[in-house]
Amino acid sequence: MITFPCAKINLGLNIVGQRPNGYHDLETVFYPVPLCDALEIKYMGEEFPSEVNCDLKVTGNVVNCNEADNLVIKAYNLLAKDYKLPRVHAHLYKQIPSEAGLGGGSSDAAYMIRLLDERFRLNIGKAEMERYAARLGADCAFFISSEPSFATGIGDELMPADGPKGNLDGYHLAIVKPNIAVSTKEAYANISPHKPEKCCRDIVRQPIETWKDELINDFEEPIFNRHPDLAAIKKQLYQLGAVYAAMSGSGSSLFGLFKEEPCHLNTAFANCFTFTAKL
Ligand SMILES: C[C@@](CO)(OP(=O)(O)O)[C@H](O)COP(=O)(O)OP(=O)(O)OC[C@H]1O[C@@H](n2ccc(N)nc2=O)[C@H](O)[C@@H]1O
Ligand SMILES: Nc1ncnc2c1ncn2[C@@H]1O[C@H](COP(=O)(O)OP(=O)(O)O)[C@@H](O)[C@H]1O
Repeated sequence: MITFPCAKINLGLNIVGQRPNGYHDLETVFYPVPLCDALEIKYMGEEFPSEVNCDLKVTGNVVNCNEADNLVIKAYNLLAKDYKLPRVHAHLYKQIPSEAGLGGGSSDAAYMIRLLDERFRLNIGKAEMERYAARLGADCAFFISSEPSFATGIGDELMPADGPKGNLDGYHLAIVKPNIAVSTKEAYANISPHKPEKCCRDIVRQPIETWKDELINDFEEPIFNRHPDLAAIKKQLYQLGAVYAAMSGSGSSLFGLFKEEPCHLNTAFANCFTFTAKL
């Protein structure tokens, strides 16, 4: 059985507080985008000599961690504590760039939970799957439904975000990921939490033309200061005609929303990964 874990972008991201354990409370609108990995599971025969009950083959982009640390394996092992799961081979075809603020690893984890639930008829239920997912990463729960969501807490408390769906239908999305790595942990360490004047959930209900002046990703300022090339890409997206452009999550990818399909992205952003799709 095969599934296609999607990426996300953040429409606004405000870091509003910090917890005693160091984690941050945030407000953001997660929006699913059609840039996907592929994840397949197959039965592992009884005769197959394996020390583990789930092994993983990764093709496509390189994922910079051991098999045991891959979130696909962690998702299997988490469910295996509570459910009797058959042994499986997993195959991940990686297309979503890593350390991009696109949530690729989190999505793989959540889609593995969904895949195991469906394939082996575990009947876990959406709310419980979201709880399992949140144990693997702060923004994993969103990918259980992958519906536009307003997220609070550490990114794990979700409500449907009605605004952007209608607003963005028919717009063209461009994602640009330069060869710059930003660690999420480090990104959070450079933030002073504060409440925004206006909540991103309300701003995304307004016409998209107003987003440029009002919708903020709090990570941009400190990260742009250290990586001016990222600020330059955002500026270039506006020069190419974006109605709204921003960094996604803790970076390092930038995205633009366009009324018309943007042309010549590969030339404009040579040496970067680029992706376009009509929403
Ligand atoms: C910043 C966001 C915004 O959507 O996305 P990405 O840029 O990673 O895609 C998320 O909050 C990323 O969530 P996620 O990627 O699941 O983070 P985790 O792996 O759980 O945490 C990595 C590290 O980030 C910090 N962290 C994470 C989430 C949070 N609400 N507060 C934090 O302080 C912690 O130091 C943690 O050890
Ligand atoms: N299936 C996976 N895909 C990508 N990264 C993974 C995966 N499993 C574990 N990781 C680890 O998680 C780290 C961050 O995940 P990633 O999805 O790239 O972050 P981001 O949400 O910032 O884009 C990676 O650098 C990698 O070490």
